[in-house]
Amino acid sequence: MEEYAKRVHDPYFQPQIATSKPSNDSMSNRVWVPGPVIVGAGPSGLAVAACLKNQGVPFLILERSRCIASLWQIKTYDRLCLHLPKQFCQLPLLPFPKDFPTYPTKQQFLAYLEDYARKFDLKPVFDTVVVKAEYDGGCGVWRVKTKVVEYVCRWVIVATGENAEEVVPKIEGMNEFIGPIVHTSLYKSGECFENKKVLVVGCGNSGMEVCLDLCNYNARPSLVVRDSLHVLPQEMLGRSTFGLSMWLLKWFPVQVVDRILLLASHFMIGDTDRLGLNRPKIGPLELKNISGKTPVLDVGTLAKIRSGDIKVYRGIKKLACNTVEFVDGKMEKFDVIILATGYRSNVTTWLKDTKDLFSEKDGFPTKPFPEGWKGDCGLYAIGFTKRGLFGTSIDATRIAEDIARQWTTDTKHLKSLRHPPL
Ligand SMILES: Cc1cc2nc3c(=O)[nH]c(=O)nc-3n(C[C@H](O)[C@H](O)[C@H](O)COP(=O)(O)OP(=O)(O)OC[C@H]3O[C@@H](n4cnc5c(N)ncnc54)[C@H](O)[C@@H]3O)c2cc1C
Ligand SMILES: NC(=O)C1=CN([C@@H]2O[C@H](COP(=O)(O)OP(=O)(O)OC[C@H]3O[C@@H](n4cnc5c(N)ncnc54)[C@H](OP(=O)(O)O)[C@@H]3O)[C@@H](O)[C@H]2O)C=CC1
Ligand SMILES: O=C(O)C(=O)Cc1c[nH]c2ccccc12
Repeated sequence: MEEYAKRVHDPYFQPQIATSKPSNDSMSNRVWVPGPVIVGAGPSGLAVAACLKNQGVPFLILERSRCIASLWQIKTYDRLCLHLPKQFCQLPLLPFPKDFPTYPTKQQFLAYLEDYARKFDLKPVFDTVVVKAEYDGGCGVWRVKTKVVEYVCRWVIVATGENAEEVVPKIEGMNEFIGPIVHTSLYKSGECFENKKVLVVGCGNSGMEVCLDLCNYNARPSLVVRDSLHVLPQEMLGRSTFGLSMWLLKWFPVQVVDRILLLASHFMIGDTDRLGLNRPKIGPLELKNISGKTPVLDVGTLAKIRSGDIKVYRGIKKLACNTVEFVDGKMEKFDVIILATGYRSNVTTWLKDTKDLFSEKDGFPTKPFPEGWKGDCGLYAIGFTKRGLFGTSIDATRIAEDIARQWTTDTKHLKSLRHPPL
């Protein structure tokens, strides 16, 4: 069995590699993969695959849906644009086209990703859910199981994302509410909500932008804000707030940069506490570092709250037939509820041997950024930095270099075994 483990990454050994879904439905399918198996074909899976290709390391990408970047293709709303400038969102080895705007639209970002996959000839195996991955210590290999095939490999790269599953909170009376209750992952636009009273639960970037979209389609949105949050203007002094923050962080400690950001925000958007959006005690960048909570970048929602087009409520107590009771005792009728309650990782549901890389609690790396990309026994994580696509690019380069080093050493070793020096 030791021999198996070695042959898995032997470049001269041609194993049966699945490039499409196997027709045979029996579980006897076992496929050797000479390089890493990458789980997930979102931006992270594609980025690390491109970097591996660049280093000459083969790989196999497994994707549960039928397309690349399924989060962006299927689960996002129409008006979505990247909210950080394009230079912070491009993947390694291929810059965005020059004619793209500073904040590319969802369609432009998707076109870029399609182009990326084409350029690096990345062909994921679609419609393939990884249901289990475990380390076989005896053979020194990973066994990555889908419903019909077991892939055996030396390296596993987890690229299933921070947003793999929707968070749907349990709210008292949820079953009694007669109107639709939908998660933002199903929301496309406010078109079908004209004149409807819509309650948006959660005020991250999704909840805030969905409220604005609803206003633009003449719906009547209200927003549930249960906790404190930072709202920052998307741009300051003609520069992106994110870009400005990165630049300031080169010179000043995070607390000082936070003070500058808060001062400028106060000057530009006023006191958000007065709108029912209380600021946390910790500054926006420090909070992002500590907890991963992303500051909301305002794209016009605050003005609608200020004008009274969007009402703010503190928290939901319970739902009934067509009413919502809030924690402060207020009652209000609503036609629809949209849950902008975010996402979670699904790693703990299928990765049976986390090798201490991932926490059993939330399926995120146990070590904070910039650690947390490499575990033991050939396990890697990409796209779990809570730093968006910027974090993905950093992970991709590191992982590909690390695996390429092992790949080259092993290949040299195998060659010398085959052709012993005279
Ligand atoms: C609405 C929205 C807007 C965003 N905007 C920005 C932005 O402007 N800038 C930014 O930097 N970040 C943004 N993000 C963060 C987002 O996480 C990244 O843009 C990016 O999608 C992360 O890529 P990923 O490949 O790590 O994860 P994903 O894009 O989620 O891809 C993971 C892939 O893994 C697949 N998968 C999951 N489980 C399995 C399994 N068990 N087996 C097989 N396949 C599986 C999924 O189907 C998916 O295709 C946004 C997120 C959302 C939700
Ligand atoms: N490019 C862009 O323009 C956009 C980017 N994004 C990104 O996508 C990712 C996901 O964002 P998003 O979907 O907004 O998710 P988030 O996790 O960022 O936000 C979820 C919100 O829901 C609240 N919440 C959760 N459960 C409840 C509940 N039971 N009652 C009331 N409130 C609740 C949370 O509050 P609490 O803090 O109290 O837990 C939080 O404010 C983020 O990284 C975000 O930056 C999203 C949209 C647009
Ligand atoms: O989109 C996200 O959630 C990200 O993690 C990227 C991001 C958006 N705004 C930020 C502010 C500080 C650090 C990262 C981000």
